[in-house]
Amino acid sequence: MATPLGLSSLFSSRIHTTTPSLFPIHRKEFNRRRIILVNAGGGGKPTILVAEKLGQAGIDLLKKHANVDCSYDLSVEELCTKISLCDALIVRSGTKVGRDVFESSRGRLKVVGRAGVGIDNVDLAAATEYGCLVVNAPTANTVAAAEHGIALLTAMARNVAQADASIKAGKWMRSKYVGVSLVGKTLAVLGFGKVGSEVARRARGLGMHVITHDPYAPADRARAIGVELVSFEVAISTADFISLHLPLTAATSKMLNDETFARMKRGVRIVNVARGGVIDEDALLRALDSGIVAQAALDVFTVEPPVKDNKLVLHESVTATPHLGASTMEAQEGVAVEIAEAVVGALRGELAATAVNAPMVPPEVLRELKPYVVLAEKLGRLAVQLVTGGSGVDAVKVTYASSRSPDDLDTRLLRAMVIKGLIEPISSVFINLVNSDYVAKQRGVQISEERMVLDGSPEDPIEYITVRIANVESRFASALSESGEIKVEGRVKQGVPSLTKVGLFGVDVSLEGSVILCRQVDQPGMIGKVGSILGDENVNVSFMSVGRIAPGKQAVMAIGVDEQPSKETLKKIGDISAIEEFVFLKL
Ligand SMILES: NC(=O)C1=CN([C@@H]2O[C@H](COP(=O)(O)OP(=O)(O)OC[C@H]3O[C@@H](n4cnc5c(N)ncnc54)[C@H](O)[C@@H]3O)[C@@H](O)[C@H]2O)C=CC1
Ligand SMILES: O=C(O)C(=O)COP(=O)(O)O
Repeated sequence: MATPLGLSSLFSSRIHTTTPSLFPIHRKEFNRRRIILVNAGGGGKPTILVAEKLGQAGIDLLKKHANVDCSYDLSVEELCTKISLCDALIVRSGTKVGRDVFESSRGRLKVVGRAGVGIDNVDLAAATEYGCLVVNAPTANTVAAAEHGIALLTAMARNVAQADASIKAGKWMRSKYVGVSLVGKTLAVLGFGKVGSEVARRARGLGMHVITHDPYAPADRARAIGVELVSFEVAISTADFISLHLPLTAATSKMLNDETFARMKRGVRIVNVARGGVIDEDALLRALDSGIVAQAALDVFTVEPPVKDNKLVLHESVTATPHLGASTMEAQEGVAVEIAEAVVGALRGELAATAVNAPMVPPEVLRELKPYVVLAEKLGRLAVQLVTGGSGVDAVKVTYASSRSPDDLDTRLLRAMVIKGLIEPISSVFINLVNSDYVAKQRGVQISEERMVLDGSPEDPIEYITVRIANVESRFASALSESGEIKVEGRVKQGVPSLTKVGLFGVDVSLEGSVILCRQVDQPGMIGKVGSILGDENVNVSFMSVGRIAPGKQAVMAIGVDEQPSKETLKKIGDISAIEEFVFLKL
């Protein structure tokens, strides 16, 4: 029977060893080490640092599973010091999670949870290099942000903030604060994602003509709520109001600048509830002073909090709020629970649905792929152990044979696990789903994938997986294919990952425990001879199979063993005269 294998190894990290070994640590030992690593901290629970205010429901949930350290307003130095004792970190937009944080964590930090949408305050490249998963809470504050956008839009149009300040200062200035109407005006929503589409829907309800620009949004989604998808040029040049709902990326940074302001309608009004950096703030100031922009309502700033005498904040025509888009009671409770669930799940090794730097795989796909994920890792692990020490692994080809259409099979998880299996045994680097591609690239290992489309019923997602390593010598010559590559092939048989081919030889051994591969001259009694040597040493044989080219010619015997045989036992097997070569491989 197969041991039930969870997917926790997807996010597991091996303890750092100083001397890379060609041999991996045993699976049982591996799991034990991983658990210690993940559950580091007092009471056997992981430690989660919550570095910004989080809703109580989220904190309560975290406390059920972890030691929770709520420490707010930490300096960079304090954060870097604390982080080396934490398995997870939860932040909002106010904490910069830079490379220094990942470096300081020395591999202990497994998950960064962003309690909100924008992850521009997290160095994703560094997180990925360090194998740290980043998850966010992308849905719970959508409505809050959209409502704040509408609040700013209407408040700006009617000078609510300015009039309020004036009346509180004892003035009664009715003519100064005459506003503009929204009905019939054109609103350009830049970024038609979750928040943008909710703003558009609400603005339609206010009687506005809404257009949107978003190169990645489907036109029918816009049409469904009566919104026209237009080019950037049309959006900015025809709008009376522009509302920003884009992520801050290299492409959107300073998207509104001197040049784009110059192409806008004179008297345009701007709302920004997205990110300060999407606007060139100096250019906005110039546009406000020159009258191109009549008013702006800003919730977000390039530097937060903005400096004390920030000219935009103090500008008469600017309505400003201190990044309050997500700050409703409801959104904060929702975000807190959403992020707490994602972080706790990720620490348990579950794939997070809101992973930002790892493949997101729907649960039903994951369930189906589970045994293949294990198979992929084991094939990688076996293949690399067949390489003669000193040969550099640089070219690996993975073939997935399946009767499913290529679009119907997501192989990203499998690829990551082949890499994990290949590199972990020969490296001190820890590898998981997050950093597998990065590590492979760093080590100069080129992984190519190939799909082999088979005829037949596409019930099983994959028929077999083959891992080939080219340009290397093998410690077991029989593992070489016709073209001289190390080649191992495996299948999932009744839920159990099995090795079915080594080089040119067909075998059949379930991939549990360890495997001894022997090449021998095919003759009667070999299974008995090897079996009795192992039996004498109390090594439990779980499986034996012989694959041969032709009767009486060479054969490869694959023997699955539960325990590692002693050197003496292995020597006795090697001394059997009919055995031409043999190798012991740990899984
Ligand atoms: N002020 C606040 O407290 C809050 C701010 N936000 C911010 O609002 C923004 C939008 O959030 P969501 O709607 O949840 O994100 P989302 O990912 O659902 O939507 C973003 C949209 O922008 C589009 N986009 C990307 N690049 C673009 C480009 N160059 N031109 C036009 N469109 C482009 C994408 O296709 C996507 O549809 C983010 O920056 C987020 O950080 C979100 C919640 C609260
Ligand atoms: O979710 C977002 O992108 C936000 O900007 C909200 O930020 P916050 O969590 O309120 O610091």
